[in-house]
Amino acid sequence: MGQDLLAELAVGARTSLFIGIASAILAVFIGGLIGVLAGYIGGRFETVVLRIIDIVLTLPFLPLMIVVAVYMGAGIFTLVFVITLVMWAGKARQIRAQTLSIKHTGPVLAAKTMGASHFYIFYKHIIPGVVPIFIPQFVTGVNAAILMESSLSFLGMGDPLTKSWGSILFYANSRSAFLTEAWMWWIIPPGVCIVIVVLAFSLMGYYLEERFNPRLGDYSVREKRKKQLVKTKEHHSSKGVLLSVESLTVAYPKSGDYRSVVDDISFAVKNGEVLGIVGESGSGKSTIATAIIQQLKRPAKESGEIYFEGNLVQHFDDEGLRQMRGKEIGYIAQAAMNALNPVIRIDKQLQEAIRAHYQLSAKVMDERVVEVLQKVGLDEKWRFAYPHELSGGMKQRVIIAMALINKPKLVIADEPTTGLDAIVQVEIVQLLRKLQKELGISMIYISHDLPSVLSVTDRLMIMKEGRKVDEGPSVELSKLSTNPYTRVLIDSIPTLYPKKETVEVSR
Ligand SMILES: Nc1ncnc2c1ncn2[C@@H]1O[C@H](COP(=O)(O)OP(=O)(O)OP(=O)(O)O)[C@@H](O)[C@H]1O
Repeated sequence: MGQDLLAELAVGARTSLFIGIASAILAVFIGGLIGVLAGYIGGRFETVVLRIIDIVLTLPFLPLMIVVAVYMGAGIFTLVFVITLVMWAGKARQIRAQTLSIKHTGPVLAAKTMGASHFYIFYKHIIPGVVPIFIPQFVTGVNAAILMESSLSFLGMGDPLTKSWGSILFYANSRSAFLTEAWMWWIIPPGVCIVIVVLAFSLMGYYLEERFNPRLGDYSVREKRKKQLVKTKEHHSSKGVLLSVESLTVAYPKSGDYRSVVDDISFAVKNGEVLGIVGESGSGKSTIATAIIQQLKRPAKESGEIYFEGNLVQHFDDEGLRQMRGKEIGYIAQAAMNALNPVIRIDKQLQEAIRAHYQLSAKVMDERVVEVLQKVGLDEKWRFAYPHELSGGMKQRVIIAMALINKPKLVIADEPTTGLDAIVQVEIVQLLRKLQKELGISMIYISHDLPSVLSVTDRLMIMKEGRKVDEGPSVELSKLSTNPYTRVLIDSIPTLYPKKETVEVSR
């Protein structure tokens, strides 16, 4: 008795696609709901959910199916049930990760700071951010479910009364089609159908994943960003602004809540300008510096916008940030001289800073090391020394050389004279000013010591308890400011620091 294999193939398509689509919808819905709730609520609930996900992901698929099929009876709905049971956990994990990344973005932080309800945050921020990745999750889910269905049906665990591509293969196998000429008509067509559909869903899934999953580089968002960057660039470049910080707020957890350590700070640094940031210890100066280079420590929450050369740094990917740090922006961290590696020669450490961004020959790198050491007032012979052979002032000069070696456009110097004696402090301050002028770079000079800052900077921003309390051109501010806090700082100026531009750099 003959069999209409083409009709079986067509009916089989309906069953395979139904199982694939139904299982994917259920898995994405259940996984999505659990993932979003775990990511948003966090705490113990998230820990418990993550442990359950781990357990589910380690469940052996085939033995599970056999047990469930024996218990429920083989059939389409058993297949949908088992495939959903296996798939939801992976979806939940990915959607939780996406929820977490949205939960810590500026807009959500700002909404929380404004006292927005959980419903509002969910509805306005979390759901619109998460839903786009449901689409690729669904497509890749259909793909996986069709493969699972085919495998299970081929092993005889599908519905005996319904034809699917997998069950066609099962019957072909049980009637020895692999050993006769029947394989051409009985095995190849359903096999090719499975391959084509799985391949098509895979390709569609990859495309949609790239398009909608921000972690892989969102197409549309990237386009929007490009437009936004161009617009911002035009906006700032016309004013010669290199760095622009707008409404920056940084908060850290404290007593079960988040407390702002930098509160709604805005400022700009123009090309070739030196901005001083002054404030007592703990006023948030270093936090601003680390926010600019996007190296705030977890669990800091940041909101506001930071533009470097008109580009929003919060939108830079890892490579963009890496390029910015050390190449576009040189950073002299607090007490950085103590971070020099004691067992590596100075030249090697400087070359490492070059190698992070450029591929140059050993000879060219050595030339650059010599050049930069001369710039910072160190004889070239010191490049063969180890850090312990240098004095504090010399080590700090090496640190400045390291910040300058890739010719950055902006240098952030965070308390660059910490730990040095008073005379060396003056030398370092004057050296920084001289180099800044010579190289035409911009600089942010951070200090709690107003006198040292006055001699270096064009403009000053005074901070207190995370807020900006005063700002203006250094000379005017020092003479004319009526702000009581600024006046206290001005009145404490000793005479050690000479007036601007009157001291030669001693070497
Ligand atoms: N990782 C962190 N976790 C929690 N709080 C932090 C963290 N880093 C900084 N803070 C807090 O943020 C506030 C600002 O710190 P920041 O280092 O920016 O101040 P600063 O003005 O640079 O002080 P200093 O001159 O002493 O370095 C401080 O109250 C500090 O305790």
